[in-house]
Amino acid sequence: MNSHIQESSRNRQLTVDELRESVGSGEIDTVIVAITDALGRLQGKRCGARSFLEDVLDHGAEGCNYLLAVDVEMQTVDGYAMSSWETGYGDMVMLPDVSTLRRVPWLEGTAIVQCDVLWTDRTPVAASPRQILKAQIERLEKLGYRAHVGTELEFLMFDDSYNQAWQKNYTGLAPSTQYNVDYSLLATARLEPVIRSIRNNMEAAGLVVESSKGECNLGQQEITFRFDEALAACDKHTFYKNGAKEIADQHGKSITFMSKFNEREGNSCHIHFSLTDLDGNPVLAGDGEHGFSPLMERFVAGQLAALRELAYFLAPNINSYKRFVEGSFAPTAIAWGLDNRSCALRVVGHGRGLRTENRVGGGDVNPYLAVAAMIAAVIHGIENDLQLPAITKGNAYESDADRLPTTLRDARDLLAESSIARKAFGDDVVDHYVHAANVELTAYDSAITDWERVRGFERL
Ligand SMILES: NC(=O)CC[C@H](N)C(=O)O
Repeated sequence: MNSHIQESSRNRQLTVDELRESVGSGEIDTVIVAITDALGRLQGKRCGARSFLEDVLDHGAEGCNYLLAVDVEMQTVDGYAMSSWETGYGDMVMLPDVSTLRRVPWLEGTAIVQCDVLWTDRTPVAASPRQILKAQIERLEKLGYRAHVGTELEFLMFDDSYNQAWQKNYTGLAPSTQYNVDYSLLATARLEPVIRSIRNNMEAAGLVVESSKGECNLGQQEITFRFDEALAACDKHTFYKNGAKEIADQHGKSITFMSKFNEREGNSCHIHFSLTDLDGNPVLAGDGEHGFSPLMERFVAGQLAALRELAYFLAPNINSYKRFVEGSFAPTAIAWGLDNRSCALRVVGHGRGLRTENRVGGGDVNPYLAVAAMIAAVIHGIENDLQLPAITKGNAYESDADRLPTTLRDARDLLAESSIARKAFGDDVVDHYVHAANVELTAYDSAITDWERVRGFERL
């Protein structure tokens, strides 16, 4: 059943031959060549379809190497080894991975392909999130396992357009629903023109939509897709996230995936994670306690053991840490439990479906980096034969388990000193992302916020 659905999903994608045909008939005239940047954004360019087929498909397209070394404002940033004024901000190659070729149904005449990021001599650019994930997948495959992932993004929807929201400085926006809409069919029916359009456009692009549902915050929604192999799941995540914003924009609405927009519930990106052997056979279920195999024990143990050190990759922004509030369904404790939503790691399913749900990531997560970190953690658990920590039954918010870091600064320090990260990713990758954290911290430290004005303007 699963493989049947995955097959039909692939069939709805585009093969190169189908692209050629569609370009020949004039149905497609534009191919977007996209990479995922350090912040998890799809970036790239639009190619004329003929030029894509004749040149870019095999040779790649060039993009400035600052694409992996800018901040959210696209500012050139000093201090990155891979990209600087000293080295002249030269090019990288965005090389299409044709397994990601698909139509962009909400844009006329347009297809998209996601790319690996290589240097002009075709060696991988170490800091490229897709290359980082591929390296961890390769390490895991050497141990005989394949990673399967499902990411679940939440977002808030507003009746203001993105342009209006920008002009209002993101204050006084009108949420698209007015009360807690968790599982509400009535209130979410109001959002269906946009949500259905997102679901159907994603389905037409080859993703398999599982469901959409209301969530707790005003205008909050979650659309989920069928799990996939790790790399494909992350490709689809970035395609969907970018696409959902574009479709909302076409409807005059805005949506945000930021971790914590206001003091109500944040936007999570729960990441479901399981392993099979290289033939697709399940390896996590077994005869042990809780129906676990010995590997499942190491799988859980490794993820918990590395969670503090690698938290940056699940929570990469200042705002990510505002989500970790007790009793908010976002985790604070580095604990695991069976179907226990108060833990960072919730074990769900059984038999073939046995998996962990990592609840740490927010909607701002870069999925390639998060999943790469989760795979590195599992490898750490396997290689060091880690023992399963005690299960948490009951409220993990009140347990004495270790806590997640509560600030980006702490997570940055933990990453910088992480032997697990340096062994798994290499110093160049760790140093790159520690620097990215520093850039964000410096920008934040020099900003004067609304909160300070309200506290201080008159009363202090
Ligand atoms: N569905 C849920 O469990 C809610 C998750 C919650 N919105 C969070 O930010 O973590």
